[in-house]
Amino acid sequence: MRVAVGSKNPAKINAVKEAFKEYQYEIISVDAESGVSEQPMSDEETIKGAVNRAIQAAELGDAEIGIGLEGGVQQTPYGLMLCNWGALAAKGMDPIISGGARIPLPDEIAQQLLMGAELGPVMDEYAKKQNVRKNEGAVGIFTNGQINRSEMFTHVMKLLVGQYEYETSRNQKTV
Ligand SMILES: O=P(O)(O)OP(=O)(O)OP(=O)(O)OC[C@H]1O[C@@H](n2cnc3c(O)ncnc32)[C@H](O)[C@@H]1O
Repeated sequence: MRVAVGSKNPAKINAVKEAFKEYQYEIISVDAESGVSEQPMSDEETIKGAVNRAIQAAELGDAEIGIGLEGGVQQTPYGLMLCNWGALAAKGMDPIISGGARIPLPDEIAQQLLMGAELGPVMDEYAKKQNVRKNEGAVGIFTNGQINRSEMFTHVMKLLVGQYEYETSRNQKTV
């Protein structure tokens, strides 16, 4: 069985490997398009990006399972929240989705995003580091390293794999 991840970002690929480690699946990564803006600005847009990537990853990778992981932000009365969503696309079932932990972004970061900047470069500038998005992520920086981006996506992945297992075992029982 092959699982195709719709991203070349190591923080995402490692999370997929971790979530499928009990399985003998081949994990490959392909460049899949999210079909949404570079910086998704709502849960809805971020979910759409994750689902698009999952479906396209399965096609491009000729895989039984496609995975899409997407980062974005969502405005709330408590500030601009970091949001992350995942999708799992498998033949014969609707895409499965799951959401990740969320934290509010500091005002100085939120302001830049609301003016059209992308979180990736904004975080590199803020943290004086390169490729924060491929390493600890904004979640890692703002939680003092307690939860890094890969751990956050591993949680999202476990929620996806668990729902997939539940669905497939339920279908087997009803056949
Ligand atoms: O290579 P891909 O898979 O596209 O990964 P990405 O990190 O560049 O892209 P996402 O679609 O997941 O995220 C959308 C934008 O938000 C940025 N972003 C999202 N979460 C982030 C985080 O935790 N830390 C830093 N940047 C983040 C990211 O760099 C993009 O500019």
